[in-house]
Amino acid sequence: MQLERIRLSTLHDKIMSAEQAAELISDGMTVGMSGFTRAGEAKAVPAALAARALRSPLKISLMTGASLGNDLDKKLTEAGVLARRMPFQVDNTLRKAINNGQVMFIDQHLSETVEQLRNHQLRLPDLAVIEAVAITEQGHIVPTTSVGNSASFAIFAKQIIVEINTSHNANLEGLHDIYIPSYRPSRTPLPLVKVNDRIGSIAIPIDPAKIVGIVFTQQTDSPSTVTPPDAETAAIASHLVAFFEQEVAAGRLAPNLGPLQAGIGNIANAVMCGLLNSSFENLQMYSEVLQDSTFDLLDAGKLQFASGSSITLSERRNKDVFSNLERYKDKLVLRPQEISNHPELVRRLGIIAINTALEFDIYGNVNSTHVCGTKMMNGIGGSGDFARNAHLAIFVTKATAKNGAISSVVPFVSHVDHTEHDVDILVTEHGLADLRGLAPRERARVVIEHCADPMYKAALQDYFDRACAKGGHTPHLLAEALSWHQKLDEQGTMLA
Ligand SMILES: CC(=O)SCCNC(=O)CCNC(=O)[C@H](O)C(C)(C)COP(=O)(O)OP(=O)(O)OC[C@H]1O[C@@H](n2cnc3c(N)ncnc32)[C@H](O)[C@@H]1OP(=O)(O)O
Repeated sequence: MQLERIRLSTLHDKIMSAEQAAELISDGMTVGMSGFTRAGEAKAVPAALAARALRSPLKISLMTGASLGNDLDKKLTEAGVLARRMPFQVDNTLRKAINNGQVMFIDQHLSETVEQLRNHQLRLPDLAVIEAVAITEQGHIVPTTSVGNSASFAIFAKQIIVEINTSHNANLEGLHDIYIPSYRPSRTPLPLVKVNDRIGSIAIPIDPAKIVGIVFTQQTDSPSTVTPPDAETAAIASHLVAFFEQEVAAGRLAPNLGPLQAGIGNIANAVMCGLLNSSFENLQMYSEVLQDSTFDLLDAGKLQFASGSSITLSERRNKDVFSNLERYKDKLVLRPQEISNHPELVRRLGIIAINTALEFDIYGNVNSTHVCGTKMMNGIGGSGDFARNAHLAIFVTKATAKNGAISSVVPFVSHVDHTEHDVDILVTEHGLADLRGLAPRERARVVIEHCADPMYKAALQDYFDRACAKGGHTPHLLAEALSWHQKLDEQGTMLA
């Protein structure tokens, strides 16, 4: 059964234990591993590497697609393995190590990592560890529940360890579409014009001589942690659905809206769930993470097709989707993240990008990453790849956090991930601010009126009025602009 998954028989003698494979990783290496939003990460080898480092310390630079599941970032951090980490993470232990300066974290647009590798702006991986469902007759690697950066890591690395995960059904083969852009200066346009176009191969084309180890595992992906919509996230969804209805009525959006991208987390998932009860039909997704809501929409017949780079599901949905994959397979494709997030394609397809902000300011700048401007939460992920190039760049958030102690609408964001120039629509449970075509002073009025929480509205209005009295195209009181964050930092609340 195991050998059937390695269809190039000359590779059979490369089978080894995870512990033996982990010995192939040396101190100081740059390692590229599979894994995107807790889906499709190599599992046994990084766990064995962490165990080995506890006995005999070593440090590596680790690149992945995005976040890892199975507490691997936690284990690797606790074992002191991570010198550098990029481009995204969601782990609490790693987050602390990043914020106290132990791990150097490079928070990067997810489409850019392999482009920088391709152009030698980053050090190429010495070794790639890639989870696979099978190795083909040509020795090519068939990924599992994510593609992420796996294809380019495997192509650029000198050596490859393949982790074949037999918990995944072999029928995952055929789900992926691996396309690698050509080199500059003779790069050609990406030949994708429709969400469901297939432009590449179903496996990662590599020279099988680079495979130095094959490990078998049966460990499953970690279930996603998204919670069902609550009253606030449902309200955010209903404001967006009403806005889409108006845009369709005005002829600015097609009746099926156009391709949708939705970010990670509870709020973005709830927004997609909101489309379930809407009147829209024949929806399409061109996104990076496909969450539970994607499959709810497919089941309801609302969604025609979903393109992503990973499938990250709750425990309930995981079993149901992967044991009935044939039901979904002609409506799904998983691509490398540089293709799922490619600026050229986001602009060409006219994507509606819906991502979650930590906070935004009265003029429309968005902070997705840094609490109080200093502490890393997760990373920018793909939100910037999509927002800057989208047909509509939408950011959603609850109007307050931590039981009202934090206002998500502030005078000035404490860190800028998405500038006012990139942001079209802001939504909280209180309402939606349409910033298109508005000057900064006009924007501030609609943001305060529609999005701010009643607890903070008067204080925001007061700040804005006093700033306007002082003047400026984008009025600010510089000594006060970050005073809300300073108060939060010192007193644990922004409330007066
Ligand atoms: C892999 C990918 O790229 S996916 C595509 C897009 N990627 C991104 O947008 C990356 C950046 N975004 C993110 O990391 C997330 O969407 C977040 C953190 C902004 C929001 O996450 P969600 O799960 O949707 O929202 P939620 O309201 O549960 O907030 C998460 C946490 O942030 C806290 N939080 C929210 N707003 C603030 C704020 N202004 N200040 C401090 N903390 C805040 C919440 O209290 C919560 O904390 P808890 O986990 O201790 O309860």
